Amino acid sequence: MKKRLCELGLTDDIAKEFENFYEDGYLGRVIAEYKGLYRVATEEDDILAKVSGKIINTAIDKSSYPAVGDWVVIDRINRNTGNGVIHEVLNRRSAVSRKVAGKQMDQQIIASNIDTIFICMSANNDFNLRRLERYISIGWNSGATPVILLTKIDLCEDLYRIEREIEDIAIGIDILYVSSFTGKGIEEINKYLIPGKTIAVIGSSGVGKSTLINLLLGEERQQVNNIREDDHKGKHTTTHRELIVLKDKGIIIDTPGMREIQFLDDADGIEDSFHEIIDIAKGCKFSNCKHDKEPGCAVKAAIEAGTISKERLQSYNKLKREVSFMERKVDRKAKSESKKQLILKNKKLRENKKR
Ligand SMILES: Nc1nc2c(ncn2[C@@H]2O[C@H](COP(=O)(O)OP(=O)(O)OP(=O)(O)O)[C@@H](O)[C@H]2O)c(=O)[nH]1
Ligand SMILES: [Zn+2]
Repeated sequence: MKKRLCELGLTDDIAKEFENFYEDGYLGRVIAEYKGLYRVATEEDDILAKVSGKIINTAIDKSSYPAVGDWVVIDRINRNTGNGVIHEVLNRRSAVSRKVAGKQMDQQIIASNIDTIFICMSANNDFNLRRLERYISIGWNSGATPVILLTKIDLCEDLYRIEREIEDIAIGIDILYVSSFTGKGIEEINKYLIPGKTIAVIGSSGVGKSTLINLLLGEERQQVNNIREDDHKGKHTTTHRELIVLKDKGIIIDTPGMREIQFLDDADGIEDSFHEIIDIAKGCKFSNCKHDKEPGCAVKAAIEAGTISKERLQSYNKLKREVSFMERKVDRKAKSESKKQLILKNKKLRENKKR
């Protein structure tokens, strides 16, 4: 088998499937996704590519389009620009997907052909068993093997308690305890970094994913990750690679989608975590009560009566804001709408500054 493709994670199985498409082009792996454009690594080089008309015309939903990690059949159309067309997406051996809010519920593939999923959760105050459970189910559903990475253990005073809690819900899953600050547990992680094997990293914002990935990649990250390339206007832009091949250490997938996955997932989880507030809010005068200055607010009354704490309402509101922010982010229509508002807001800010 070809050397570079093997480094990219090619297996006999995929090579065999590709034999059916031999005449349609080269074999490659999607390493980054931009708006409607994909970066595909092939045996020879990396090619920017669009999808073929056939893929567009036969797409059932978003999941029919290529995603980072996919093996694809790609053909070069223009020798000079090097741009290509993706004709075929080979069967996914595993995939992390999420539901996307839109006109109808749509499936979007965040990353595919993953062997191991590192579920990162920090061992400090952010530790949340229920969220961890949800991540684990994402992990198992993907078809890859989940591994729990408990991060920031230098900040945890009662690791023993957390260990006991996790062991109850994480049956059959390896648990690693790490600190990127002290370097504890990093050696254990290296055991999972195997040439040709693909690892995806998921976890909430701030749990230390970037710090950890940077540590694993060492010097390589800057070199491997940032590539300069020409956009269509001939201007140089620096873009981000989402699938990174490490020397002798396998492949790491670190897509923005992986980072955002938790929010949409938490949308269902808010109700669980704040059920007492939701129960009380049923007594508010207005069904869309924000529990702020509205009259007849049962939640405010409960705070005054001392039934629930002010802090609890604050964290509830914060989480709700985050979720609606993420939902706006994925809903394309709403997205462009908020963008317009953002531009307006910035414009106003600038005008105010001038005064
Ligand atoms: N005490 C401690 N702090 C850490 C550790 N690892 C990361 N941090 C800190 O935690 C904060 C968040 O770390 P990041 O690596 O940016 O977290 P992230 O998960 O990549 O966050 P997003 O990019 O928002 O998804 C930073 O201030 C880090 O310095 C650790 O092992 N111990
Ligand atoms: Zn209210």
